[in-house]
Amino acid sequence: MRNARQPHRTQTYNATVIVTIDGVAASGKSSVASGVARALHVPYVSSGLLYRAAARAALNAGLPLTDEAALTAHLRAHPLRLDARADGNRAYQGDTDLTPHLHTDEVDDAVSAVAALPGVRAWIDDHLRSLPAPFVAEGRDMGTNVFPHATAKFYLTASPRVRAQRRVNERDADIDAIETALRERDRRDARQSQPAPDAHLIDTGPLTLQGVIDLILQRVQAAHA
Ligand SMILES: Nc1ncnc2c1ncn2[C@@H]1O[C@H](COP(=O)(O)OP(=O)(O)OP(=O)(O)O)[C@@H](O)[C@H]1O
Ligand SMILES: Nc1ccn([C@@H]2O[C@H](COP(=O)(O)O)[C@@H](O)[C@H]2O)c(=O)n1
Repeated sequence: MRNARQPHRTQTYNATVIVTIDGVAASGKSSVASGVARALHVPYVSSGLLYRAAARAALNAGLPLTDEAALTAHLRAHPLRLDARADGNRAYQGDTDLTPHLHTDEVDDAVSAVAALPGVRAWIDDHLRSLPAPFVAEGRDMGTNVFPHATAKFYLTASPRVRAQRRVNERDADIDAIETALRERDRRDARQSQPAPDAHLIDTGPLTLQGVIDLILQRVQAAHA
């Protein structure tokens, strides 16, 4: 058992520790998960990057985004691979690094349709569960479906307007268009985006990025006290 006076940064986490951070689009999952993972000296796993890679692969192959049989066959024949590190994730298909092409409006528009396919979700879930713990996993259903026995679970929220304000600096689009797109993605993702009953809900609107990270680290430490 950890000495309660030992700060988290020297804490060594056993191989079973998984922290999940779920939330809606642009709620801060990737930035928060990366900061928490760095502080805990463990990798962070971006499930969203795998779904984006699946959508990119479908677009590249010219496959219909709703053709589950074709998409799952394509993933089996040309598997994706997530390289999960504390400083960031990269998604590969074979030797091709898809990462630079995954945060685009085209992928944003395509990914929810691909993510709605049970066969694609099952393929990605299997890949995620094959990754060696400990890690911080972020997405929509990490704490509900993929890692229901996670050590600590968090669910991030913020208003669509706040999330659009945060995203406007990253995309060449006006804030109203970004907010509309976020609301639409929230609607399309609703099925897999419900918080786990045992997740800590965090409204990130009033908090800085570091404030959210610190709050999560305090709660992870408490779970190990
Ligand atoms: N609490 C916060 N306060 C201010 N800015 C934040 C906060 N959390 C995240 N951000 C910023 O908001 C932007 C979106 O964050 P991030 O990309 O981590 O969200 P996300 O939930 O992973 O998005 P997506 O679901 O689209 O992948 C980033 O520029 C990030 O630095
Ligand atoms: N666990 C997850 C993660 C993501 N998705 C789908 O992927 C899209 C992109 O995710 P980001 O975290 O990069 O925004 C997201 O909009 C979902 O459609 C998912 O279904 N489950």
